[in-house]
Amino acid sequence: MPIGFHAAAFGYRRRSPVIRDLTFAFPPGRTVFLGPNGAGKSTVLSLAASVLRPQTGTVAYGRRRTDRRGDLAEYRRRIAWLPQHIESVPRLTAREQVAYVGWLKGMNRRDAWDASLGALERVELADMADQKVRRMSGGQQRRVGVAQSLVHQAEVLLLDEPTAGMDPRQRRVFHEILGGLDQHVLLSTHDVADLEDTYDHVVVLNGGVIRYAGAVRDFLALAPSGTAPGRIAEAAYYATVQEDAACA
Ligand SMILES: Nc1ncnc2c1ncn2[C@@H]1O[C@H](COP(=O)(O)OP(=O)(O)OP(=O)(O)O)[C@@H](O)[C@H]1O
Repeated sequence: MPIGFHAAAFGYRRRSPVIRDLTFAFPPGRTVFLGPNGAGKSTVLSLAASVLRPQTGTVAYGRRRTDRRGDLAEYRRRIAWLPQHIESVPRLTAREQVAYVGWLKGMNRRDAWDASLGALERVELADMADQKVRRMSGGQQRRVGVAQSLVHQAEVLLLDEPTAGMDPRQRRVFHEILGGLDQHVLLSTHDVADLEDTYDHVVVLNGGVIRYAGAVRDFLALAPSGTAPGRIAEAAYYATVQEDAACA
């Protein structure tokens, strides 16, 4: 990528920081971001998206820092962000909402409008382009969110649980989209199936601290020997998280 955190600290409330002193460069390529509920994944992704600013320390993409006002527009043009909870703009159709995000990210209106249909086609929602987002199901809204993150050709995609609520077919479509992307991707999920086919790197966060960062193959090797083939990723994940429990 890399989006780099340097000595970054952030908490929603004083005296309860979510991250305390995070120095870490997310790797280039496709990275899956794992960790238990409340680990701080969404917070870290929001900081990386510049939606939140660190209270101390910095978050940067190349030379551009989220704490410098002059850098923000360019930073945001290069980075796409799918939050965990999508805000639908009242009364907008799927196509209007996707085009609106393209425009917010610096595209001209015509290009954003043209690109919006292609982005909706990729998530198999072209036939619902004229429907109001508010009236769509949770999984359909999630797919509109994925289309929003694809519309403006960002260099980095930050995706917070993009497949939550998607049915199995749409999860497969999403994984095909992911496989065809040439952008850097940082994606949080609780779904550890197909890690080897989909991602280059694994990062595990717990208690606001990076507990593991490495190649998918090295991560999977953390599973105890004798683990059933279908449970290797899960066992590797527990190995990283249980070490935390042992250290606590
Ligand atoms: N808006 C908020 N106001 C106050 N505290 C918050 C807020 N959002 C998150 N937190 C707290 O920050 C901590 C980290 O939450 P975060 O959502 O980043 O975790 P997560 O790893 O993304 O969890 P999950 O897997 O459940 O989505 C949790 O203790 C949570 O309660």
